[in-house]
Amino acid sequence: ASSHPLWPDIERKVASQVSMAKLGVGECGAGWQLFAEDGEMKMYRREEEVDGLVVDPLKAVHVVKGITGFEVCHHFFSPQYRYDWETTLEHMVVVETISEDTILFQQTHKRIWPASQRDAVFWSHMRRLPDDQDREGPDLWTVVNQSTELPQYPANTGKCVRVYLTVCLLCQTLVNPPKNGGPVTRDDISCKITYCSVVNPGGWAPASVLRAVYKREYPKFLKRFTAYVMSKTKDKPIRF
Ligand SMILES: O=S(=O)(CCO)c1ccc(-c2ccc(C3CCCC3)c([C@H]3C[C@H]3c3ccccn3)c2)cc1
Repeated sequence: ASSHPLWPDIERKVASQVSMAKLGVGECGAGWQLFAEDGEMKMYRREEEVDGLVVDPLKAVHVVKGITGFEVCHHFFSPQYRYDWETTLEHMVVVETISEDTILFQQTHKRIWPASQRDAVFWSHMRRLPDDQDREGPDLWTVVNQSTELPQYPANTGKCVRVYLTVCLLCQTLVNPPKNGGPVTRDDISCKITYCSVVNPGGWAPASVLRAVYKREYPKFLKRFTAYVMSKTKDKPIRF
C-alpha cells in the first residue's frame, strides 16, 4: 500500500490525529466542555464554526471491560459489521480496498430532519502503534477516517450534501494479570478508548439543529458500538 498515491497523506494524517488523540482534554487547548457522561464514558466538545457552519470537534473517552484495542478497531474498521452498529448509515460502498488495512468508502447517512441528506467519501486506515512509553503492555491500535475527493463520487451532484470528516479512534488495551498466575481471561482486560471527530456538515444546517443532533447521536453511537463489540467477542478467544 505504500505505493498508493494516498499513502503520504495517510501517513501524515495518522501521525497528527494520533498525537492529538493522546492529549488529554485538559492539555489540548482550553475550550473543551463536557456535554455527556454515562458511567466510564465522557464526551467533550468545543463549539467551533467554519463559514457559519457548526463543526464542533468532539472528543470522547471511554473505558470498556472485557475487550481489546485490536477488537474495538477491527469492528470499527471492517465494513462487514458497519450496518450492525452504525444506525445513521443508509448505504455504504467499498469503493476500493487499497490494502488489508486501508479502504476507500462512500456512505450515505439517513436524513436528519430538517437538514438535507448527507454523504461522505473517505479513506479508512487501521494500524498498530508501538507504545511510545515502552511499557510492557500491549500496543495501541488506531483507525483514522479522513474525507477525500473521488472523481467517481463528485460532491453535491445528487440528492446528498457532502460532509467532510476527520475521525480518529485510538485504543489502548489494559491487562491486569490474575494473581494466581493463571491465563489472562476477559475479566482481566479492558480497553481505554479515545474517539475524536470533526464533521463539517458541508452545507448549511441550523446551528441549533446540528448541536442537538450531535448531542443525541454521538453518545448513542459510542454506547451502541462498544456494546456491539462486547457482544461479538464475549465467547471468542481474546485477540490483542
Ligand atoms: O466515525 S465514523 O467515521 C463511522 C463510520 O460511519 C462517522 C461518524 C459520524 C458521521 C456523521 C456524518 C454526518 C453527520 C451529520 C452532519 C449533518 C447531518 C448529518 C453526523 C452527525 C450527526 C452526527 C452523528 C454522530 C454520530 C453518528 C452519526 N451521526 C455524523 C460519519 C461517519
